[in-house]
Amino acid sequence: MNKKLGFIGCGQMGQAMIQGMIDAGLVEAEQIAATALSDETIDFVTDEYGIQISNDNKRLARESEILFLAVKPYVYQGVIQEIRDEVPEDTVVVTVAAGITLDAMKEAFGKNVKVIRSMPNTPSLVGAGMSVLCPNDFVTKQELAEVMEVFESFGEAEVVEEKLMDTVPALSGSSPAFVYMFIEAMADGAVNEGFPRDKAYKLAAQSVMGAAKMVLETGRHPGDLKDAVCTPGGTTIAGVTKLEEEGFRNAVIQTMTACTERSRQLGKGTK
Ligand SMILES: NC(=O)C1=CN([C@@H]2O[C@H](COP(=O)(O)OP(=O)(O)OC[C@H]3O[C@@H](n4cnc5c(N)ncnc54)[C@H](OP(=O)(O)O)[C@@H]3O)[C@@H](O)[C@H]2O)C=CC1
Ligand SMILES: O=C(O)[C@@H]1CCC=N1
Repeated sequence: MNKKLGFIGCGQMGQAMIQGMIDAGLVEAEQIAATALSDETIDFVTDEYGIQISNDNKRLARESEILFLAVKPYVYQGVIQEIRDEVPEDTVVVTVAAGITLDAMKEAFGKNVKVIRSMPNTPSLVGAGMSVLCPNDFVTKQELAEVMEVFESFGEAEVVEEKLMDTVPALSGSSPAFVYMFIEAMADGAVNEGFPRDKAYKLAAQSVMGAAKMVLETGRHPGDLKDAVCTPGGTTIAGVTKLEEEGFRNAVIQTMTACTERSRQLGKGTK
């Protein structure tokens, strides 16, 4: 990839993507530039990643061929007002934000701009990201393929219709946090039984990773894989019974709904 990539905003998500694409060898650090607000972030990112970083959004917008907006949703309006006259016609703008729609981008820019709405996740930092993209009508196949190449450098990437984008945080953008809670709770339970904490995290995390790989690589139904672990009268079915009693599945389903609804609210500008 020989494009100049720009990140307006370089916090948790921006840094995860940058580290992921540098580690993958997709780009050299010199091809990436970014902006942030604080000197603290600017100094940290300079030392940690060796990319160019400043607080000059206008210049970054002028000089980037693919421009990622990795700021919080409520910062979008202000940033777009600042950069809208600077973005070259053939630059592809990639939103990295829950809720921000393609229509909202058109309205904020006040003109037709090439936009791809994206929702990555922080495991991109270790090359295990899951990103979902949705282009507007002005993005060519070739441009979408180039942006896909960026996201695929640090994990898997899928394209979906925009009506599905508000559910993506629930499934992949936010869900790492839910899985961390699950791992932490498993470890707490094991520590309560006298297990050392560091080993508890390792056993829980490796098992979550292994189970995920089984779903992805065997193609078997998750329920079938679950059944294969349940020895009649054994330990697993005792645990499954307890999870059902405590409403585990329903808690997860309601979580997906709450997360989707929050994405829709963010899209309407609700703080
Ligand atoms: N965190 C996650 O797991 C995921 C986040 N996202 C999306 O990514 C976006 C960013 O989230 P996240 O990285 O977590 O947030 P962070 O707060 O970690 O990062 C936001 C960055 O934006 C910078 N910033 C704020 N205002 C401006 C401005 N006016 N001009 C330039 N830079 C600015 C901040 O600078 P400074 O550091 O100096 O404050 C910071 O570097 C959000 O829209 C979120 O929805 C999507 C998927 C997953
Ligand atoms: O919590 C959020 O709103 C962002 C979007 C997905 C993950 N973090």
